[in-house]
Amino acid sequence: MSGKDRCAAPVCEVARRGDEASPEAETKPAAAVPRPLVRTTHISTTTIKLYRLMIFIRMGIFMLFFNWRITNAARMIRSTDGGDTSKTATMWTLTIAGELWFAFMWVLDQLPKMMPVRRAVDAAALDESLLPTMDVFVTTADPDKEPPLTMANTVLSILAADYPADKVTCYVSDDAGAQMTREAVMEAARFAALWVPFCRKHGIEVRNPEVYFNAGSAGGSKVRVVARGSYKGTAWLELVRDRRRVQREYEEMRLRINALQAGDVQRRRRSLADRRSLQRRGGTDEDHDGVVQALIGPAGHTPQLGDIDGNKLVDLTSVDTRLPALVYVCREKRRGKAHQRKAGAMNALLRASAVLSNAPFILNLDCDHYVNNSEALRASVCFMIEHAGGASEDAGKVAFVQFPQRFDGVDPDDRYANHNRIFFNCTELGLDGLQGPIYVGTGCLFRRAALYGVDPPCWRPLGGVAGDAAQPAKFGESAPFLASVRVALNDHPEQSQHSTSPTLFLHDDEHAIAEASALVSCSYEDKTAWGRDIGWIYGTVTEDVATGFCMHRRGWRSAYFAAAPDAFRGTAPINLTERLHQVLRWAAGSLEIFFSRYNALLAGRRLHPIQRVAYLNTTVYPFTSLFLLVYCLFPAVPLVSGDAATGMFAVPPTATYVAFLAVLMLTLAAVAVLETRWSEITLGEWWRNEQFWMVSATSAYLAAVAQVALKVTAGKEISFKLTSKRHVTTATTAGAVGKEKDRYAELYVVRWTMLMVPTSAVLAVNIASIAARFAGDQWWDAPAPALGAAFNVWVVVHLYPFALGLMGSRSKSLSPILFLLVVVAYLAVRFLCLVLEHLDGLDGYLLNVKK
Ligand SMILES: O=c1ccn([C@@H]2O[C@H](COP(=O)(O)OP(=O)(O)O[C@H]3O[C@H](CO)[C@@H](O)[C@H](O)[C@H]3O)[C@@H](O)[C@H]2O)c(=O)[nH]1
Ligand SMILES: [Mn+2]
Repeated sequence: MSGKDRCAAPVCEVARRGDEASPEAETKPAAAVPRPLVRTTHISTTTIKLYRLMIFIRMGIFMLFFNWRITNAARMIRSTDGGDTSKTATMWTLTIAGELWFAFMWVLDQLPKMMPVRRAVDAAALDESLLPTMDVFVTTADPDKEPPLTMANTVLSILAADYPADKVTCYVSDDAGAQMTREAVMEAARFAALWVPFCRKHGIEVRNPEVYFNAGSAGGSKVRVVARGSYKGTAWLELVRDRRRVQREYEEMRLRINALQAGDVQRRRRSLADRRSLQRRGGTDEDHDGVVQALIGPAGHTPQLGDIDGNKLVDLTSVDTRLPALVYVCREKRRGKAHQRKAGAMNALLRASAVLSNAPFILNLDCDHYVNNSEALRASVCFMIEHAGGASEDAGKVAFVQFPQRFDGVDPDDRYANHNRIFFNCTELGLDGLQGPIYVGTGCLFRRAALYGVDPPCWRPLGGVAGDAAQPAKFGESAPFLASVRVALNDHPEQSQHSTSPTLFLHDDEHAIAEASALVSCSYEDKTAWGRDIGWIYGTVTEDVATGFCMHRRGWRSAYFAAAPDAFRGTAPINLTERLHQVLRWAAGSLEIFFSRYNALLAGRRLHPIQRVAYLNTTVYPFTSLFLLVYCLFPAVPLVSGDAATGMFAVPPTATYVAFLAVLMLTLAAVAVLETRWSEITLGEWWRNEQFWMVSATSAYLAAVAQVALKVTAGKEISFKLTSKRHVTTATTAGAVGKEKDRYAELYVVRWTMLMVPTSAVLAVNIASIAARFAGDQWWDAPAPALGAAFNVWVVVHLYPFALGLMGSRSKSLSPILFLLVVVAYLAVRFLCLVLEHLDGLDGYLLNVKK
């Protein structure tokens, strides 16, 4: 089924990516006979050298600064007389501690970025017959927040991906146990029989039908419809005809799935009145039986050309019509029994798939993350297997290959930094140059053996067979499962032919399905090592970071590949409330890891030193909120006490201090500019990240610290609040303008949450402080008015996106409102000052009256 019979080779630039991405990178002389599958180039341009230098310079300046600051503070404290000494000492200690923390976090953040690499993959050099089998896991948990149509499209994009049909098995995990989800997967399975051959016949790109059919419409993501120029003869006309027919079929499927959803809402409304009907439906999302059902059986090994009668819609006589296998899995859940959220679902899939297909590699996708580049599966495998001796140097050591998360439907300004450019375009590239990127939950190919908690080959005792590890005490009692584990651990997919052996057990249908069902029961993991040393890790809502960490700690490495076009794409929350809750979950999960046995400081020697720094960084960053909040609320002190001399800049800044501040700011800017240069992101994107850092640090991070404090002290568990996924493309017939408006409607919805309180307070205090500086003349007598005002402005510009968020749709006509607000704030403060000024007089007046 490979590229042979495709009329056009439309989009995959995987092979060419490296050359165009880093023109300045050193080009090594062409290797001898076997073409390497993956080429790794250290980005070593002048920019990156300057960048590294600048980081060291700034670290040096920090040292000088703190040296000066501490000696200075000591002198001040000594020179303070009497009872004030302890007050002065406390103030100085707190200030310097805060500054030290900020500097420390900056260093933790920058260190892992200093040795970035880029990867280029030559998927064409891959020997077709050596392609290993692959299991794809898709998780969905709530049909309301995660539309079944989105999930169905993801499944279709996987089934249609460019990979031998007999070597892929797709598993859909339905954590809600919803009839509707199951039926939606069935609909997808039915439509796949037409969609997949259609994609193969015409080399369709993107293979997510919803995205493909809406590619031309307004605001659609940058999807390229196959260009006419690449077609010879009649194929183009045929595509147009086929496309129309397939689209009609798709529309029908879409309507059916949406009808399912509408019907379900009604059913549930009724069932609220009648509890028994709820039970008849097979339980609730927190309490239901386990189900494993093969919806599409395994494909044969020989291509099956379509026949003319078989499908009257499209002529498939020249196309292989085989489909990858598709399995619906719903693990058993019982009330009062911890289900361990996504990690629990993934582990259930890991076991069920072991007795059904037992592929050596597992691709993990969230239900909204579809395959955007049909070559993505092939490309990811290139990092894992060795190829005729000419492999990527450490293919055997790679536990997982992470792809960046890219999103559709984010507003053009990316107001809430959904794209996370710094993380995906800088940090992960840098980590790839060390021990490998951090696992971020989706778009990641795993080595099954690594998930079973064994050491990488290079750390195994000589001659030691990893297969010994398959003990019932760790893996549970199922004999067929243990047998499959032994196979997985002894198999060396990167070296031998074994890996190409297709599904192991799937042909023995009924028996295998029964066994798989037993493996997804909720008591299977009792008294085993699941979630602790095996599989996805429990005990944190960011199971991804912890799971990747466990592998790095054992000495595995990982790889990062930013394919072009993007390998996978998903949706992101563009509503402020939704986004803050997502950031809160990440921050809380990170702190959970910090306070667990997965703390990076406790890891052994196999963890790369800078990798340790990176993990430390990803697990302590929420603490920043404590310092930041104090700093940002400081301007309130003089406002409340009416005493300008108690403010943050109470001590007149010396020339040295101002000079230090200036140099620190300048070097910060220099590092930022150099960083955006080598990573090819824009300064605007960098700035968005900065802004959103302050927004989340004053809101979500703070809440995370509180949640984790409650967990550590009172054992209160942290919940996994699912992120809502919207339909990215809306196939309405409205005009382009109307569509544009609808598309980002979510952005302007204001839903108040407690998380917004501290940030609002910070914003109000700093605006008021600015206004006060203009209003009351006495404020200018404060020791450092200009510095204070600059600080206020600095805070306010950071919180600008947050202010927009609070204003909802009014933010579209913002400037007049903002102006009005400033005027109102000014008048309010002016009035307050007036009242305060005359209070003394008033007191006297009142006294006189009394007399
Ligand atoms: O009990 C649960 C909860 C979640 N999920 C699935 O987990 C995925 C991630 O949920 P989402 O709300 O989309 O999380 P994001 O905010 O997008 O999450 C990022 O960060 C999470 C960790 O906090 C990772 O689990 C995700 O994979 C990663 O995309 C979805 O497919 C869910 O269906 C389950 O299967 N069972
Ligand atoms: Mn998501």
